[in-house]
Amino acid sequence: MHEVQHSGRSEDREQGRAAAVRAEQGYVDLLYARLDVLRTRTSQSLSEALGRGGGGGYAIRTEREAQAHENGRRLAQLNSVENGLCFGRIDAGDRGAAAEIRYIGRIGLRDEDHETILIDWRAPAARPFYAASPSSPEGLVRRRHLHLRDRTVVDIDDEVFDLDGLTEDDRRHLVGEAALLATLNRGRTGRMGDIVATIQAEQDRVIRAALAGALVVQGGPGTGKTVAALHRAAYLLYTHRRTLERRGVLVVGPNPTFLRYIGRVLPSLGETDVVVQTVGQLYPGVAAGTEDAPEAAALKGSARMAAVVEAAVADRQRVPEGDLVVETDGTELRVPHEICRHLRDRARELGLAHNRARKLFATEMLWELARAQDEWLEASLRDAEALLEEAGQAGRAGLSELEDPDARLRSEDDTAHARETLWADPGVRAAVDALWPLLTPERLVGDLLNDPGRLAAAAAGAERISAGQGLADGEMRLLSRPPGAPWTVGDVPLLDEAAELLGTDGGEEQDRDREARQRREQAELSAQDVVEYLGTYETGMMVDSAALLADRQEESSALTTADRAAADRTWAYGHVIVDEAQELSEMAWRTVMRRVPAKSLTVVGDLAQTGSAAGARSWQEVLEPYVGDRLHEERLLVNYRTPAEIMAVAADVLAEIAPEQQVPESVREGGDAPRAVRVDGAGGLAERLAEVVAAELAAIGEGRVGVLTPAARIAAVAAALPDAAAQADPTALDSPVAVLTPTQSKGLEFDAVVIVDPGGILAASPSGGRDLYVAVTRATRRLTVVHEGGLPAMLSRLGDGGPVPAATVGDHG
Ligand SMILES: Nc1ncnc2c1ncn2[C@@H]1O[C@H](COP(=O)(O)OP(=O)(O)OP(=O)(O)O)[C@@H](O)[C@H]1O
Repeated sequence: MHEVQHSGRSEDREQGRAAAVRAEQGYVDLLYARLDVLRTRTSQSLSEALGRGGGGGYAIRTEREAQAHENGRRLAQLNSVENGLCFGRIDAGDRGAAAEIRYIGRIGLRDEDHETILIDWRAPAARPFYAASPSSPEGLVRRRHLHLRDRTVVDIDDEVFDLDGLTEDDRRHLVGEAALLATLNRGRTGRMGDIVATIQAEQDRVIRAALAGALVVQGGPGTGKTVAALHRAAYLLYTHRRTLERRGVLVVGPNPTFLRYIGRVLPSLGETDVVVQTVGQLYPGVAAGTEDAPEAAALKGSARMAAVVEAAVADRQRVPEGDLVVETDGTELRVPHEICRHLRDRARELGLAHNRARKLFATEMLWELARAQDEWLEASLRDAEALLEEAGQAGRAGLSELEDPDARLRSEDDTAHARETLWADPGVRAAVDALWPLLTPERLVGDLLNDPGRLAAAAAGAERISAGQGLADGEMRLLSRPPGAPWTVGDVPLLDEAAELLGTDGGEEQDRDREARQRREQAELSAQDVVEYLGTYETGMMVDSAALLADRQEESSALTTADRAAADRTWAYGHVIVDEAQELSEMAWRTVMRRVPAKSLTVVGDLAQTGSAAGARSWQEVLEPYVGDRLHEERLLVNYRTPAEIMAVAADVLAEIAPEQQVPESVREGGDAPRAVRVDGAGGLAERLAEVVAAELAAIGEGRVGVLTPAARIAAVAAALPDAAAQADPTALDSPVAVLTPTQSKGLEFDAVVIVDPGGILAASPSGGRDLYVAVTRATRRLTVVHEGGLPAMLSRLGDGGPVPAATVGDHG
């Protein structure tokens, strides 16, 4: 694409620009006026729906709730588009004919006559705005970007594909300034923004790819994988709203800080009904934040653990050493060992989940116990008869049945009743539980990891299920942990695996209570959202509090799809997006894939950034078992984050750690030269670091500094920077300076990055080189490496303590 320079005097040019801006302002005013009208109307409809109270029959109430829900959603959407409502215009048409002008914005708008006045960026008609290029202009003569501050047009930006297609007047009014670069040069706020105005053609292909199958987006750092994936979610919800509103969309990200970083993008696009979770949150009711040590994480993430969990379940389905002997009412009931084995095998053969199969096992075992009781009773009665006979009192009423030696003493009903009585006996229940207990996933996995005996039994069982799936002694030690230890991220897929194998025993009161509690919590949360957005545009409706609204929602179960999906482990999403997907272990993939039976997925990541020992080395290898050949890969090759000078340093690191991977080409260059600062002696680091960070803050003005250092040095570095946010807490990004490990910084970006102790990062784990690559590529403007002793060889481009000249990307020298 080329930018058009003005001919003529600069005065003319300014006048032309001013006239064009005025003309666009007129149109933009019309759009906002329309938006205001729609807001008022929607707000009134919502007031009416909520104000009508809870009366009426079920159908009326349900309809009213649905209306309120729809109006609420629409109002939230109308409110979310206030900033930058319209950002583009395309002029299409054949040479000579008048151009057809379309305006592109965050939502679609029609006027009172139902004429389209603004096209939603996701609509097919908006596509040329993103896809047009000089070699393939898609019928456009011009693409115009509109820059708005609040409701005022402050600038416009033109790219012309067919100069001859413009009128003389239009040509005089052309203005050129790269919209993209203007956006990229802005200081960072700690929260990712949307890019609807500047989506690039290669990203547009990703965003608008078909819903079915698995789309893999492989791209180097800063190529817009995350931002494109989020826009894709918004696009899919717009294009396939009927399916996806019902089934929901799940976005999986690496950690809570990252989720907070990206948390504003979808709401700013008017989409609030998407579930966004880390792997540690995928199992409802457990919020795992702690990571295992790398070796344990690798083992827990390995697919071998599926066999271990399976064997752990099988190990809870037992046969007694000898006969089963149960004491009840002073009587000893006995079920022979062989029968116990037979009952267990039969229950297993059903192929049901453990807790369901338990019902059958328990029922049959009670029959056996009741039979044993019958036999004991009969024996007792016969003994009594013999005694009576001896005493010459045979034929007494009530014992006449004994005249037929084969007659049953007790009817079927008696036996059924006996089973109930037996089941009520704690001794009997304990005996059944010991052989086939009702288990929760938490108990199964907890017992497995806390109890070396159980772990050894499961390991042996896994080896029997499939040779090579067992665990060596050292591996068992890696997995063992004290009772009461918090759940780790690596435990979550184990819990999910266990839940799959255990199932529920159906109709448990506990389940119902838990569900009701979760529903209530979710209702309150979503009601809070409603109250928040009504805060701005409320029109005098009666909303006392989130609790009141929650009551209403709960009553009508008008929970959003996202609320219900997030609370339900067995929910089948319509589409799942996995970000930083290279970090997911085999076990985590099993969990994710259970959430999306239709296997409609967007998987974004960068194999060169894999830090986790359990993570991916090849997309084919990871995904093929689930999606077969329904796998489509797109590559993003342009880096929108990191300037060329810093990417040259990253390229050196990449050449060492993953020479087969391509360095993305930076869209920007000419930034500040990256530098190394050497510190010496005790106390040197603390003193110099504070200076370095202060200098970086001064250099970037408004913006964020990320100080990235190995885990072992976090405390010392934080002590040297008392004003910095130094926890991997999601709010760390609100602070001008955040101290993080490279792993915690994955997916994030900062105006200035200060890497402290690069040698320590390299030495901290087997994937230290990849972590250093991640750290270097977090910078949008400036990079400083603070080191003691020599610089690692792969950073030698930085010299040893002084600023270095800029170099071109791809030069690995
Ligand atoms: N078309 C675009 N217009 C404006 N900004 C963009 C565009 N594409 C990407 N960016 C910006 O570039 C930066 C990097 O994008 P993003 O975080 O999505 O990259 P990524 O590929 O996920 O990176 P990483 O692998 O390092 O996590 C973000 O600030 C994003 O907003």
